[in-house]
Amino acid sequence: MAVNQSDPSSTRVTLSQSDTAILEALVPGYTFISRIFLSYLHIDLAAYLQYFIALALFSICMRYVSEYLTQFFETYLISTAEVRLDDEIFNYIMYWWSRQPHTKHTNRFLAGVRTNGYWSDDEDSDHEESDSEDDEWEGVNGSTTAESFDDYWMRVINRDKYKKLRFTPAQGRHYFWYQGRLLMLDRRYEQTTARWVLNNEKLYLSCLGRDPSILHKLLADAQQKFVERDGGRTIIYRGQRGSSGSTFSWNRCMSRPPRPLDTVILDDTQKQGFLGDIENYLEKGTAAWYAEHGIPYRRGYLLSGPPGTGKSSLCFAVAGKLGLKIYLLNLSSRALDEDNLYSLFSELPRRCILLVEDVDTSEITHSRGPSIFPQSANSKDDDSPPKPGGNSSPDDTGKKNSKEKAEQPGITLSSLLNVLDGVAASEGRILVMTTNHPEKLDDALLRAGRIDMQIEFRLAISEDIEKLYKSIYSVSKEERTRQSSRRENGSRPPSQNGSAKNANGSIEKIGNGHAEEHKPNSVQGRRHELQTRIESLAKDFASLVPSGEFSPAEIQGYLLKHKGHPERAIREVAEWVKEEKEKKRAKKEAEAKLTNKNKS
Ligand SMILES: Nc1ncnc2c1ncn2[C@@H]1O[C@H](COP(=O)(O)OP(=O)(O)OP(=O)(O)O)[C@@H](O)[C@H]1O
Repeated sequence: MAVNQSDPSSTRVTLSQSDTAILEALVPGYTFISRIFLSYLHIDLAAYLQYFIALALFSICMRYVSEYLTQFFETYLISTAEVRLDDEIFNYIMYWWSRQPHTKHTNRFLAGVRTNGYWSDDEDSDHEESDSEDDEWEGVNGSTTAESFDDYWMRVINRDKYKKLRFTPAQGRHYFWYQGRLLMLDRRYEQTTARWVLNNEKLYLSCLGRDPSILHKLLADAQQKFVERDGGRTIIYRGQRGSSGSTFSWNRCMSRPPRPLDTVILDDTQKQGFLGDIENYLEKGTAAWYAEHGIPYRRGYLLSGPPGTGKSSLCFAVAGKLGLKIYLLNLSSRALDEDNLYSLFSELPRRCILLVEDVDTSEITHSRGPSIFPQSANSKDDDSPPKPGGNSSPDDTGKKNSKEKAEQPGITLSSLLNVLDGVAASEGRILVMTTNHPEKLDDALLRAGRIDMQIEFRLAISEDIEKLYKSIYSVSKEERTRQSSRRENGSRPPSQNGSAKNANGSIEKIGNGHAEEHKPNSVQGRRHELQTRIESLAKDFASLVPSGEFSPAEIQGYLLKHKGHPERAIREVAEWVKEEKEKKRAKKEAEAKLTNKNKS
């Protein structure tokens, strides 16, 4: 670089070729820009070069200093909690946030109407809504309100047109006060290249100071509010691919009101045996007892039987009674591999029901032919040493055979057996598997220690049919309570078009006990009369349906078609039985034909 001394008014700087080349490399287009400045504005950029360089160096230094200071500040003067989307705590915070008064004044928010939002608030409002619907209108029997079906339906449809608007904090930083402290919530979307990852979000909760106790308090508060909202409902989780895309995690998918155990119609010994066994397993001191005796603290059940006989219902009812969460696992998922299976099992809470429905639909659980050992009730423990002479246990056979399938995507029987009761298997969980075809299952999967109790469900026998009839037409305790509180409040008019006795004394229309007259002094007597009548009708009904031919689900389906009409259900049942038998016979014939065709 050289200064042109001949022109004192403008200190002309002449750059050497190499200087210009360096500048061009550092600031692409420099030569072109400097020429434009010189020609049109008569400004020689080279004269100001030293100032530009100083400014650039200063800004670089400032950037480093500010980064360093920010890092220092964040490390030593700020406490931060990081929350990932696939963790349930994310839902807690979103739920908590949506309930805070200050969020109403937030000027940056994410608005949405998703009905199955990841933060699950929808469930909450949904059951609030359905409860209020029930209170206002008592169903097709129309016995407790004068509102017609058309009016009711119009109201519901109009309301459903307006999906509830949901507001969550927008991406970026949000400052708010909590218990007198200024906190910050930072919502960030992380970039990812994986196509299947839709929302890779994280939340950062921060407070000033190195003491994070205020964050702990907030998180505990959010959790409490979220859990309180669930009340006595049964929560169901599903093992699904997480937000990061590759790994599986448990995602809360729904919550349902608990199903009363007595609504599941099953042999009492079996029902109580199942419940009693689980209660015994969960009892205080049982875990310690297992540990003292060197037995892994796990329990497994197999519920088997034809479709629609109540296997899932029993599991759901027991979960509701004991307040256990249900974790649903689909073994047939092709995306589920061994690592994911391990991580799902390791994430199971200590007390929960792991439900694997229709376990026979996954090929890996199928029997691999006869074992080389006779099957004994008390098969060997996992810890038992290998047999001399290369003998292998049925488990080993299962494991070896499954290795042959190792090249297939998904999991193998071997990995399933290992997570169920291998060395690294989780403790405390209750495994419930359901199947329509227990005979298809591999012996290794069913051996004692993996499956401790097997319950066989049956098609409905006369006794069950009678109970099913009564359960549809009798007045439940809850309903009686609701009706009497309504009467006490005097909020509902007496039935206009509901049930009544006809001239010959039979009950024309009964649905969920709406056949009562709403006169306080006759309520008890009428209720008793109705109950006696239903019991006698139930016997008649049971005598008309062949025992052991229909599943409870089929009978329930038929009775629901005649909801509110117990006598009509009896009148038309013979016809229904005939039709159903015919359908079953035709189906069997078609299946037999297909089998013969395949054989030939
Ligand atoms: N034993 C039963 N007692 C009361 N209700 C029953 C019974 N069996 C079936 N149902 C009713 O039938 C429907 C289906 O029942 P559920 O799903 O429990 O049957 P499942 O045996 O698990 O069937 P699948 O083998 O097809 O999964 C439910 O609505 C349930 O209320």
